[in-house]
Amino acid sequence: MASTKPGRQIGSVSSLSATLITTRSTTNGLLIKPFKDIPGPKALPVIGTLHHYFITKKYSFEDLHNSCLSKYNEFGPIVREEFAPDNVAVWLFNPEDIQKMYETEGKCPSRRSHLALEKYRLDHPESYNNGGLLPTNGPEWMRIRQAFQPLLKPQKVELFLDHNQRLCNDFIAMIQDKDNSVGIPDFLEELKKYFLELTGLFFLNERLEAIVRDLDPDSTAHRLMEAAMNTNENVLKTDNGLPLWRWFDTKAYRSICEGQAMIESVATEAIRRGSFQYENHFDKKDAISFVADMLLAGIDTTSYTMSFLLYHLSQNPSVQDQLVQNKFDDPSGLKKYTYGKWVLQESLRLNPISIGNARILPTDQEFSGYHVPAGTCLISQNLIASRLEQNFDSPYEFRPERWERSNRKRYHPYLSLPFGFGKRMCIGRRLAEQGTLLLLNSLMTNFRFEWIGEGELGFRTKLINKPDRPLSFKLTHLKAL
Ligand code: HEM
Repeated sequence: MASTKPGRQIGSVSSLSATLITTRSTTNGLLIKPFKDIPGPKALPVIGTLHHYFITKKYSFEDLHNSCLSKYNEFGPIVREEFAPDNVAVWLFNPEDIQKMYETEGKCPSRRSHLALEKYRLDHPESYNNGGLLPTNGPEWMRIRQAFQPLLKPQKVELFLDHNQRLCNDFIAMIQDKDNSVGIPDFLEELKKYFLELTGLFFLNERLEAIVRDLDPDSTAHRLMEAAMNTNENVLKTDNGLPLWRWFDTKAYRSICEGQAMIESVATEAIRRGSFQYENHFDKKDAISFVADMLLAGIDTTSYTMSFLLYHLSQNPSVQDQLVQNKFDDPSGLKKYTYGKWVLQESLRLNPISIGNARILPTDQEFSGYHVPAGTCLISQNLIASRLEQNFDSPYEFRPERWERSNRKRYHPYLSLPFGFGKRMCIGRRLAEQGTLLLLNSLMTNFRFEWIGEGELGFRTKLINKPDRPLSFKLTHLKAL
């Protein structure tokens, strides 16, 4: 089971916390305050705080990070929000509380997300055993996670290095083929092709023919990209708010069903052809949900990450120079690509694809002096915390060097956790890192990136944080400089 330690050894505090709660006092001798006293936006009967999102528009699910920042400014480092009477969340901004969230997550860490996706899959028992990795909790999550984990272990991903480099070469050839004299109107569309091809080749051992100049909108590759994006973008809409989709065929639920039906058909067909080798690992239904999960989670996460990274580079030409100096010719050079790794880490600090991570608290605990009962949904606020002056010096400056071994000690190890942490951290992390870093090296070996888009690149929360405008770059070939 993968579990990367974020910088330093963590000791368990759960027994200590339990004692503290029974004696009702914190380590500094203060009384533990009751759950209901945690500050937060006013909730109304039945609709909770939803009026702030849909009527007063004080908050927005799409502009989630700014909404979270204004809650932090108004209420402080711990905020309680009652979305609906049975849906109470606690937002954690303090790194110590975030650390405690992970330390007390239990044997089978649980999240509350992808609920409509779970419904779709449970409504189709002929194809699925469960809702898949993303929404499933408890022992069934543990069973599938343990079955799938070996397929993504670091040694397995490393064996894919040469194949991955060939995809990078194809991608560079496709970009060179384009008329770059006026720039590329939306580089995100190109990046998605590469990451879809990578996901397809890694898991299905076959090319999806996505890395082509003008991708046919009716091609399987194009339809897969659309299906993944439509599913991802409707997950947040169905997870938050009143769950009308449980009874009615709402527009958002229909999009998820259509997207899933498309992805499922590709997964089922690939399994029928024998492209996905699962033999002793699990049964055919587990295989369908695993392939579907990988196609769903592997494209937008990585291409949005690469989008923000390239944007930061376009704003920091000296970092591009440094990457050229650190370039490698053989993919095995990735191991020593330290500067490239800092660049990725710094980009993910400023622009992680999620505002934070969620856990359902398995036992009563104390956070920031408040009692929080078991069953509460905790949401760590890593994005906001990583942009606060008190946590990172000059937080809005893009400085890869802060991740140099001696510098990183200054930062709390639970502040920037873009892949999550613990038993439930991102299963695709190694593949994502390899795919982005190899592509970064190939792009920097060939091109100089210049931003020609309008204004500054921001993002909207569509479950994951998506660039808020077309990714317009001018690419100049290094040979032409
Ligand atoms: C840069 C790219 C990526 C980032 C930043 C990212 C980030 C994350 C995060 C934050 C989580 C939640 C972790 C937690 O709760 O502790 C997660 C879960 C997950 N990710 Fe990724 N991810 C990326 C790429 C990928 C890729 C390429 C795949 C698959 C091909 C993938 C598959 C998954 C799956 C299936 C889960 C759910 C795991 C579980 O619940 O057991 N991700 N990812």
